[in-house]
Amino acid sequence: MSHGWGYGANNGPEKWGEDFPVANGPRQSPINIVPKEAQYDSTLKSLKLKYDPSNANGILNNGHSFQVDYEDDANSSILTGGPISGTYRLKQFHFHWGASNDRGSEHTVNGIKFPCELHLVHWNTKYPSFGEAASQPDGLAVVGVFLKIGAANPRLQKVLDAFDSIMTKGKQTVFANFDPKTLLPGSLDFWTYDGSLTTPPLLESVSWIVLKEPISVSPVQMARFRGLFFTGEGEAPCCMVDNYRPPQPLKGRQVRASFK
Ligand SMILES: O=C1NC(=O)[C@@H](c2ccccc2)S1
Ligand SMILES: [Zn+2]
Repeated sequence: MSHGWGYGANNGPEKWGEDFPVANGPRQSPINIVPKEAQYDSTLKSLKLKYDPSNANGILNNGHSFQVDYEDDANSSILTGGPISGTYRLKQFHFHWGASNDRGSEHTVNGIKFPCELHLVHWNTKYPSFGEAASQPDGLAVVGVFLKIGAANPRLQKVLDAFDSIMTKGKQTVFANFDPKTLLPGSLDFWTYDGSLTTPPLLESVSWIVLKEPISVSPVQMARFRGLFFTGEGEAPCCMVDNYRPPQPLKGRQVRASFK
């Protein structure tokens, strides 16, 4: 790919291996989760998410998705428990979604695609920074949450209301006082496996924690995600849709379940 990576025919997931050979590595993400093949592991601890809403620090259209960034210079918004040991700090959350409601998630369940998937990205505080952690096999932990078409989700409203200020690549605006815990479903039952970033550089540093229970999103709310643009202001507009990597080979990995 002579130009930057993206999700188009010429720079999309099928081409990423040209610049990022780890794309064909042994622990790539996402994957198709087959619940019947996941092994219940009674030693998995319950997930502990403790977030300080005041750590929210802006919302940005990064040209691939949009992300809400968090202050991560203290252990005030952290993930512990689950499959991980130690303390992981929340760095940002973002979403992946489709051009229509039949696709959009990165992980699939029994081959089923959801219209959208939320990722909460955390890094291991045994390393000095996110950048350092991202290159370590136990450096990152991402909590994935499926969004399923249903009733409008009032918890998404504050995020949706910021979209008018971040329509094009590089635009950012203030986004303060938001607790991402409000985006989580009632159950914290999860599947977990060792994987990677789902975008370049595709580093194999992620402990994936995918929640079994989806949260709801309405068709109207999904249409608003699709109103964002991959492209920058003044460029030929390209709608921000289908910003998901398809499932990758499991290559012998075990998927564990925190529930029976
Ligand atoms: O879960 C993931 N989703 C993404 O877009 C990837 C990523 C890449 C860099 C930073 C944060 C996240 S990893
Ligand atoms: Zn993601």
